[in-house]
Amino acid sequence: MSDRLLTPDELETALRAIGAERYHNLHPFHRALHDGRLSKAQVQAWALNRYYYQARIPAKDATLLARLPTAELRREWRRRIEDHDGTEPGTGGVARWLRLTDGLGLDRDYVESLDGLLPGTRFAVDAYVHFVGERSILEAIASSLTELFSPNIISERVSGMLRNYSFITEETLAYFTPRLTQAPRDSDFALFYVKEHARTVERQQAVMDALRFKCGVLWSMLDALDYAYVAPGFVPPGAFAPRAG
Ligand SMILES: O=C(O)c1cc(C(=O)O)c2c(n1)C(=O)C(=O)c1cc(C(=O)O)[nH]c1-2
Repeated sequence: MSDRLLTPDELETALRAIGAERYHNLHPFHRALHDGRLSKAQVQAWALNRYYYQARIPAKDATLLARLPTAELRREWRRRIEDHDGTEPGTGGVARWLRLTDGLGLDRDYVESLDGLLPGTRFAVDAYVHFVGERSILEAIASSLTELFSPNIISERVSGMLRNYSFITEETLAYFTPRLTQAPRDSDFALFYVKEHARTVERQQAVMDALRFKCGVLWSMLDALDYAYVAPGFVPPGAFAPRAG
């Protein structure tokens, strides 16, 4: 690891290298999801667990919003909450995610109850929300930078899933379409902020560690799914069991 001060552009290059090495597009569960190697029940397990991530993202952003020092920053950040929660009932990313779980045949009350969640999903997502509440604002903003890499994985996921699963339609995957414009807008801002504010070696290292941490959150969510629903296939007691869902 470099311990000299990087220029802002070198910092960006280093951050992109972290994504190239650690982003969850490289996880075997993701490859299997895109390549059509999962059963419908395994895709249901993915959507049900990922619901918790989607549902907690606005809480994560609200936690950060409350800590931001200027109206300008808060205006920028509050848009994220509107993107996820919508501006009226039935709109926004979380509601669109529920249309995906509906389309997969999962009961909405069951999904929203979180009863079927894997413990690993809960711990990973909660760790992200806590990180954003407890670390510096710079680290909290940097932890959102995985979104620099999400448009690629989203395009790959949507085309792969449409091609490979008869039970998936464009409508089921409608969650992802707005993300293709929202994620670059959000990550451009976060990247600009981080490049402006990480001007010491320590701050640059903290920013890189925050991105590594976040890659670990996403990775461990897929580890939990893989262990429970692919191999060895030990579903934790009480978690979504394909026939009970
Ligand atoms: O589909 C994906 O692979 C993916 C990845 C990420 C990410 O990299 O954190 C996000 C999302 N989707 C997403 O839909 C989303 O709303 C989102 C918010 C955030 C964040 O950290 O604030 N990441 C992501």
